[in-house]
Amino acid sequence: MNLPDRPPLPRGPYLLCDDTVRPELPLAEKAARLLAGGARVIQLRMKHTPPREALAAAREVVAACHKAGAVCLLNDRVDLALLAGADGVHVGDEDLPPEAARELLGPRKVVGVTVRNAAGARAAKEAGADYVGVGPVFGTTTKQVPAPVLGVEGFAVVVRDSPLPVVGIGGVGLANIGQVAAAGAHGAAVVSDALLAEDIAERVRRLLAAFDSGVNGASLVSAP
Ligand SMILES: Cc1ncc(COP(=O)(O)OP(=O)(O)O)c(N)n1
Ligand SMILES: Cc1nc(C(=O)O)sc1CCOP(=O)(O)O
Ligand SMILES: [Mg+2]
Repeated sequence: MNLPDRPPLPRGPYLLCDDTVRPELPLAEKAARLLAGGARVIQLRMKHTPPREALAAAREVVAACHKAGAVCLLNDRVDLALLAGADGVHVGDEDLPPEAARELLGPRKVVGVTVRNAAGARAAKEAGADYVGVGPVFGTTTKQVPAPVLGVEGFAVVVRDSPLPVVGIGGVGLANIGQVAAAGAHGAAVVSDALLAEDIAERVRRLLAAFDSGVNGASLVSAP
């Protein structure tokens, strides 16, 4: 994963600090609780936050992540990533194309791309991406996803055939993150299972442990 010029994306749980879940909690507070639990990767996902508030939040969350030694990526917003000094962005079909994100960010930032299959992952690599987000692995109500649920077996095939590290997303939580890890995923993105927990920090600690124990699980898919 650690390509020339690019910061490595730590393997393991990939926590989303999201303004669509528990909107009553400030984003900086959500980030603080995720980091207190040991989060090593945070993606700041702001779908409803007005631009000036979003810029202030991005700067605050990036600073908190870097103080904690965590990687901070911005969802969608290359402009905010640049202004806030984030480590990179994650873009999907409704966002700037990955080539444009790479052009603006340069070689020293992380670019993640949403894909649905191995062909998409090959295209993302060609476009200069560092990793791909693949989902939905399981059912989710956090977002209306225009793609079928892969299931862990279908997800494992994409992991096997992807030329880039894969972060699984969609319905991932304590009950199944070990399966995502056992499928060979580089990361497992979690939104609601962490942010809706009574004790967010404790939930993150448990997610980290569950991912690590799943890493040693038997591979779900034989070599091609
Ligand atoms: C790790 C990861 N994977 C996929 C997504 C989805 O991104 P996108 O397709 O751009 O959809 P929105 O998140 O913008 O609604 C993601 N955010 N993170
Ligand atoms: C933001 C997002 N993108 C997805 C995709 O499949 O592209 S699923 C998703 C939401 C994931 O939330 P939760 O962890 O609460 O299921
Ligand atoms: Mg997007």
